[in-house]
Amino acid sequence: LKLEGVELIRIRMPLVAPFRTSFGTETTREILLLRAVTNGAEGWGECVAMNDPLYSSEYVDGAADVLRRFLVPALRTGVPATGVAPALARFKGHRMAKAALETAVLDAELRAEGRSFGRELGAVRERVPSGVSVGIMSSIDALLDAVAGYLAEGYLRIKLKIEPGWDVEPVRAVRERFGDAVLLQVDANTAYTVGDARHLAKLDPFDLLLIEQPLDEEDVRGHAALARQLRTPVCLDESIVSARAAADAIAFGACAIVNIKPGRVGGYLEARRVHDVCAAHGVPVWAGGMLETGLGRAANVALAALPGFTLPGDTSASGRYYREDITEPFVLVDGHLAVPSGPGLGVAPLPDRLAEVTVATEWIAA
Ligand SMILES: CSCC[C@@H](NC(=O)CCC(=O)O)C(=O)O
Ligand SMILES: [Mg+2]
Repeated sequence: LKLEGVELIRIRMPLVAPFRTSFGTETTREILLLRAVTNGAEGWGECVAMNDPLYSSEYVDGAADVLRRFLVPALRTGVPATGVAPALARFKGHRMAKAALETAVLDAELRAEGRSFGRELGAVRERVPSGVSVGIMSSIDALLDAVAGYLAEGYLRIKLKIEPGWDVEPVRAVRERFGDAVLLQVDANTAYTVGDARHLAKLDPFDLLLIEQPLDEEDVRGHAALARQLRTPVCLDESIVSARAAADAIAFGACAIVNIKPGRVGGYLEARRVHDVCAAHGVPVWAGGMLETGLGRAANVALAALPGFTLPGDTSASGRYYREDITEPFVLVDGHLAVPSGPGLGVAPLPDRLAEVTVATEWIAA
């Protein structure tokens, strides 16, 4: 396939409710979509970078700039999807921008060949169990109401955002209200230090599936030390930026479980390599989320259907975040989402809906 160019489409999607984490509160997602135009088909990619560099170093304006000046021009010679990462390797970092571009090229290639993302990645299931991520709330009562609502919708696993001052009590309250059978885990988004080990050990009695990224993303040694002091399994998110990082973290005993986010690791092909490394070490993985629209959601659901994804992921229904998605919405059925089976991502933006949320577009010739 010859890449003719990429259209950058910036959209603005208000969230159905503020989503608060240890690093800030999201009320509206500004998202960069990529539409790759090739001589065969067009393909879609979604950049998961947030507006501000708070989850990682990437942010929307930076992703647009690196795509415009470096990444799209680097594909001028025309490469297959498997050649995108090698062609971009000389540019350091910018994994979320690279992931969006690789995804758009891969989607175009698969649509042209009539093959689905799931089939390409090695999906073994036709539906995946859905978990839900619950933000930090203004009160324990508000939290319990939110969790009750999600359980009523059928979500099979609850993840609570935590931070110092909002951790043991919310977990205790959810356990006391909803019982021991509910699959429950927490995500600190790097908010603690290894000196908090004794405090975090107070979570051990609540039989959590895992504690996600308690420490700084670069503190592999600290996570290994913490893991030796907790009964709750340590899961890493921000730290795992590649298959190599996964192998290192596992070798150092820094994690027992891995959250896989294709944008964080540079694309779905690298995400499969992270899955393969974890599977080789018997480390369970699950699909993380970055509040994607139906485009990124479709790809994440396909990835979550790989054999090593043995824990429910943050693959929620579209309605968890958006009143109206830009694609046909993903809807929970018996706590699961169906893996799209059409060519490529299997979904595409609905033109009228996309136009409603588009705030800027820019054509970049390859
Ligand atoms: C704005 S917070 C995004 C990162 C966060 N993502 C979630 O909590 C899940 C979001 C989702 O359901 O897409 C994480 O660290 O895992
Ligand atoms: Mg996380």
